[in-house]
Amino acid sequence: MTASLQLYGVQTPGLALSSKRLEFGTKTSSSAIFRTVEHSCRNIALRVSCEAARVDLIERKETETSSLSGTGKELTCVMKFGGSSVESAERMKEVANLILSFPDERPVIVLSAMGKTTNKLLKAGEKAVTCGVTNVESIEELSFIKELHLRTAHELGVETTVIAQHLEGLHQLLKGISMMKELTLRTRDYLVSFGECMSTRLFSAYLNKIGHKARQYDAFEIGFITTDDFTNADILEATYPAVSKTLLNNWSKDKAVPVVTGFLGKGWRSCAITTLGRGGSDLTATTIGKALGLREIQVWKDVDGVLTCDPNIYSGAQSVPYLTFDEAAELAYFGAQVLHPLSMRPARDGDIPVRVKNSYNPNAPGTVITRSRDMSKAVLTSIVLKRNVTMLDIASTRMLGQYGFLAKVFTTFEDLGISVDVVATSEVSISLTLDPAKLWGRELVQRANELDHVVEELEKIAVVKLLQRRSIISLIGNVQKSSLILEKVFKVLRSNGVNVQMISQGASKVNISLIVNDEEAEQCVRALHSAFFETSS
Ligand SMILES: Nc1ncnc2c1ncn2[C@@H]1O[C@H](COP(=O)(O)OP(=O)(O)O)[C@@H](O)[C@H]1O
Ligand SMILES: N[C@@H](CC(=O)OP(=O)(O)O)C(=O)O
Repeated sequence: MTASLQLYGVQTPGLALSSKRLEFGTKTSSSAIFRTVEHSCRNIALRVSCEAARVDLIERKETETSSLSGTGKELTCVMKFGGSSVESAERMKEVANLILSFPDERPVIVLSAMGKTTNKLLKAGEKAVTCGVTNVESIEELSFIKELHLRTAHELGVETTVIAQHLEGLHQLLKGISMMKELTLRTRDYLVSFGECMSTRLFSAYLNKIGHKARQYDAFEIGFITTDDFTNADILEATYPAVSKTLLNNWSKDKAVPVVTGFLGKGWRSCAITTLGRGGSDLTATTIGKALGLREIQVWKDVDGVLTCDPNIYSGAQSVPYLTFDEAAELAYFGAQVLHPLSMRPARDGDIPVRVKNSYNPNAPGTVITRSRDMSKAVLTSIVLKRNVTMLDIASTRMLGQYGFLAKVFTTFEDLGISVDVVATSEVSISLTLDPAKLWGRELVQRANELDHVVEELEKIAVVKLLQRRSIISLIGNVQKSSLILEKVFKVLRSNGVNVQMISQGASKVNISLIVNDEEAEQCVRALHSAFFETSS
């Protein structure tokens, strides 16, 4: 006896429906079904929602979405507010006023956890591992989180019942962690999810209280389907039609402003809560923008848009009015905290402009990110610093002309699952940096072992030098003017007595990367900023 599933999808939005029938034995495990479904549906946008041991396939009906348009009441944009924008009741009230000050917009709201709640939750989890069950009550961070959310409810004038269950659930979870004396990546994601679950409930209740009808949504319940890479999950294609269906269907029946948790998803295999990596609410926002085909995605921060450098390094950083998706993606990937590294992908795919604005200074124009911009006058756009990078100098032990050397080097990294950031090569030697986000996210011991292992493997074919505590300074801008940029860069660095250890010009044509010692990096950024943005020549 067999069970069969009919899959429906579209190759590209708007094109003809394609469908596929799959047959499984009734004893086939759910994970085997998921694997087959995933394989069969590559590049087919499908509504697949995963529940414990169940695959739910929902037929895509093109008419569903189109029947919602033309009413003049469609959702128009996404407005994402980060932790700094919703850190207190006062800030939430200001954000509500800000939303109401755009009466022509019908936004989907995406919120992060309040202020530094995510950090506090992680700290509480770490303390719970060692403190003993009877001491969980006195974890300082738990008291802080409880007090912050209860006070916020009181100050907003909403019932504390909207968050009571979550506060109790959090307490129980921390007790569980302390009993198990273990905090797995999966539990870590469940733990931090309390932040976004509570901020959205409070905010939505407040909007309703002031007469602006709103409805709270947990992203993991409305189709945010991700890989099972806990703490760093990636959004799967099936998310787009699923999220679109839920939000648009509900909106067509009831015009309540959707308030969605940022940062969270549901692992497609595990069905457990996942997170999209730190700062992941930006990615939630752009995913919703693409899923619903909205006019604009706004990400509201505590700075006047994307700046010419990290304001924590140099307070004179200026706001950048225009960026392309490629520039913004490169900037985020190379460490500018202001945007999540993957957040530009859905916006670029859907060709939806992203506006980065300041919720503390709404009148500032901010930064508009689009597919293209006038580059004729552009030289340097922004300077980004990534610290604590590991660099490897690898020289082949064979003679010049040895083919396959580079392939062997990269196979080693692939086999060990380590990603590489910046590369400079000759035929017999290669210098590269290792992605600190991937490497440093792991436990200290595991990290050291992995580095040893990399060196050990590479030493079979090369002489390897491991150089730690380096920084990548990425110059994002018009690489068509690279000679001009480099001339200025080397003049500045020479006058500051800094030796560049490696240089790489990305094929993306928007980024030149320089590797310097960690101790020299901030001073370099300040000197480069002064030369490029504060002097006329
Ligand atoms: N190039 C840059 N432009 C703007 N902000 C930057 C840049 N580099 C680092 N930052 C930092 O990013 C912060 C905003 O990002 P984030 O804290 O993730 O915002 P939110 O939590 O509001 O989404 C700023 O407060 C600033 O300190
Ligand atoms: N709260 C999560 C997700 C997020 O996006 O936050 P923020 O928008 O405040 O950077 C974090 O701190 O990582």
